[in-house]
Amino acid sequence: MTAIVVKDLVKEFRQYRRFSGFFGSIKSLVTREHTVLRAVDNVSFKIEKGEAVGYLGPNGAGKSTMIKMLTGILVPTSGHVRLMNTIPHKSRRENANKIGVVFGQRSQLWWDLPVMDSFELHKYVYKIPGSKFKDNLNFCVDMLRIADFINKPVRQLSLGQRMRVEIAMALLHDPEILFLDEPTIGLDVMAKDSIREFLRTVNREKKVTIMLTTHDLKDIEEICPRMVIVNNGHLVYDGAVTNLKSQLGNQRKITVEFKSNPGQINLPGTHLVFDEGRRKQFSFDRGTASVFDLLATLSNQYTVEDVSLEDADIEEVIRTLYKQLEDPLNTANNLQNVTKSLSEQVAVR
Ligand SMILES: Nc1ncnc2c1ncn2[C@@H]1O[C@H](COP(=O)(O)OP(=O)(O)OP(=O)(O)O)[C@@H](O)[C@H]1O
Repeated sequence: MTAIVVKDLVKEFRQYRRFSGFFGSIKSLVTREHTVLRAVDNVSFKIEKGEAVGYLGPNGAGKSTMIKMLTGILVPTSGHVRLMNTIPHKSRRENANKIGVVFGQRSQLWWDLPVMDSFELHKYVYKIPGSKFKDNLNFCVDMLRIADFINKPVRQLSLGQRMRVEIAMALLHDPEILFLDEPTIGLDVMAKDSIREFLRTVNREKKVTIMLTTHDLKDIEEICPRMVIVNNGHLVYDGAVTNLKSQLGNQRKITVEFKSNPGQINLPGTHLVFDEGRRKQFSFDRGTASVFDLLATLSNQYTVEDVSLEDADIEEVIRTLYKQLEDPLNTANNLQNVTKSLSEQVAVR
């Protein structure tokens, strides 16, 4: 079943020109000169129920605007958006029952009240039956380990504690889709890990569809097998994280541990990354060398004790993509490549 359908979606904002100085402020009010900015430009995608999708793009690409249209906060300029058969901005109450929303930079909790009071209010507003509320609360309290501070006022919580509580609250009414805008922003490594693990469990066990925006690519790698990438409002990639890695991440690294230090080695088709005597690392291009040939060459001449292979990491791949997107000469080419992959993905679905 399809959870989210977005078709030819457009959101335009009017940006008013502001003149400086006192007379300038008056002129700004009177003339109302404006330009129109397309924050979301003809975007289409579908997300199936139970999927976990990362929505990615450089600053100002239109990610938050998309999430706001999906959650019914903003009305699209044109195009279609449907969430489990409702139109978010037209049926806001019905839509609210189906979705949970977490904004990393904004709290939905009552600042001066104990956390539990915010949860009780949520129960009242969403008319959550007692037994369902209890089950969901117990699940979140156990999995997110929030028991120790559930009776503290929100303002006394650390950022990591608050985020765990925000996520718990978003799930109390059993939403079918969970939207998260930068859920791990500003958190330490341990807090990020526990939130990622929890989201994976919610997606796997409760089959909650997840769509998240993030600048932390580890969030994507650990939670979302699929990513949608936007740039300047346009969709530039929709597909598996692994596909993008194999399209753009051509560089691989091979680390070899020899029985004894073989000295300097000339391995055709590779570059030496580091040389620690017995342990050396080489990088090579998928297209110019094969792992088997490299290993055969090495083991013919030396005694190899251990070998490990690394693909390009996701940070590197996204950096490459963003650089290509910034380059006007490259953009047309790149868009063709990535949208070709998009068409393949759509054809598969
Ligand atoms: N209410 C608004 N009025 C006018 N312009 C807006 C409004 N909201 C967003 N924009 C503009 O729309 C574009 C997309 O903004 P959006 O917040 O969706 O980007 P984003 O991808 O979420 O960025 P970031 O990663 O920096 O959070 C930006 O150029 C922004 O200035």
